[in-house]
Amino acid sequence: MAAPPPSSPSPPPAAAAAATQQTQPQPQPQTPFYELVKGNSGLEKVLLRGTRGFSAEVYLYGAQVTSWKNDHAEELLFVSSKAIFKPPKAIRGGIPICFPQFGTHGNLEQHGFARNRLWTIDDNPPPLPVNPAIKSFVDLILRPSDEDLKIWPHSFEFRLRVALGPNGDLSLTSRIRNTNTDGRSFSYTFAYHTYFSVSDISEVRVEGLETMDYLDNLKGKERFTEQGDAIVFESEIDKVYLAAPSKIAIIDHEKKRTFVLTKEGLPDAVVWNPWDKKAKAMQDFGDGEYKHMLCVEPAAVEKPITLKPGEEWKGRLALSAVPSSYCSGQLDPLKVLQG
Ligand SMILES: O=P(O)(O)OC[C@H]1O[C@H](O)[C@H](O)[C@@H](O)[C@@H]1O
Repeated sequence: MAAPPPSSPSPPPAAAAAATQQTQPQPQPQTPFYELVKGNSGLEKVLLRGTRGFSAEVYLYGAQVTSWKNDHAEELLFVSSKAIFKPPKAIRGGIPICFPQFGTHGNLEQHGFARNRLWTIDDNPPPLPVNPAIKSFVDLILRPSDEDLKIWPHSFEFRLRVALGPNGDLSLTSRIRNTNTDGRSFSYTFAYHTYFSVSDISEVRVEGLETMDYLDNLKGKERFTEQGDAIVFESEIDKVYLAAPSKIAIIDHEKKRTFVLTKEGLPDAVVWNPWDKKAKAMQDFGDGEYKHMLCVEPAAVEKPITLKPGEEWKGRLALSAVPSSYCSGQLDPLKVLQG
């Protein structure tokens, strides 16, 4: 797809229209990095189209990625068939952003408010070093409203860039800046609550978290150490792995696909599957859908991040999906994680 270099973002539609009317000869319309369309319930979403048919979708509501497809148009993220696309409910699936609080680690609503606020497109973000091969991306921004300031009394700018790489890799880069003018620092916890689509949860294993310490949310956040081999799934799981490695692999034996998740600035990794009982209790989740999803969520939970006024934090997640022929031990997980 022809596109301008990443340093010159596409003009907003109104500016582009005005330019077309005034100038002679008429400028060639730029191919934007993205397209803005109406999604479910009339909510706006951004379409990112990469080479060879790779694509992604991001709702302005929650700045939530709800689709990431490979070059065979296969959906790689899970979104529930019962997901509700209506504020104030967060969309069930894709990549919700948990900020300024993960889970119940604080006094705010579960997972904070960023996932159920309307973000806007940021057409003039501060420069961010990018791979020049990336032609399809969008920048979104969230600033607190007066109502938000009542529940979390801190001024911030949260910029999110969602980018689709030339090989179909999806990356999310968050930049959070403390813009308090009263000299106060603030602290927050954070997660990219990524829902992966899997063939069958019983066919999946996660490599990279073995021997890690974790807090078990099903046991009052008590601390344990993971034993043995890779993680497999036979019942509900809700664990916060602490100081997890920067690469984690999710191996789907049946699909012969491995997701490789690379994280920066996010020490922890949450692993969640609600299993059958909790699935039934969630109104926006199908009874049997727990079999076809797994959340692995790069996060900063155990040690909140603190920013002084003027300071900025960056947290990045990169996802790739690679074919794997793992059936009975042929794949060396270390090669996936270190290769
Ligand atoms: O239902 P939600 O608020 O979206 O939360 C869904 C899940 O998110 C995380 O993975 C937490 O660790 C779980 O405890 C929680 O149940």
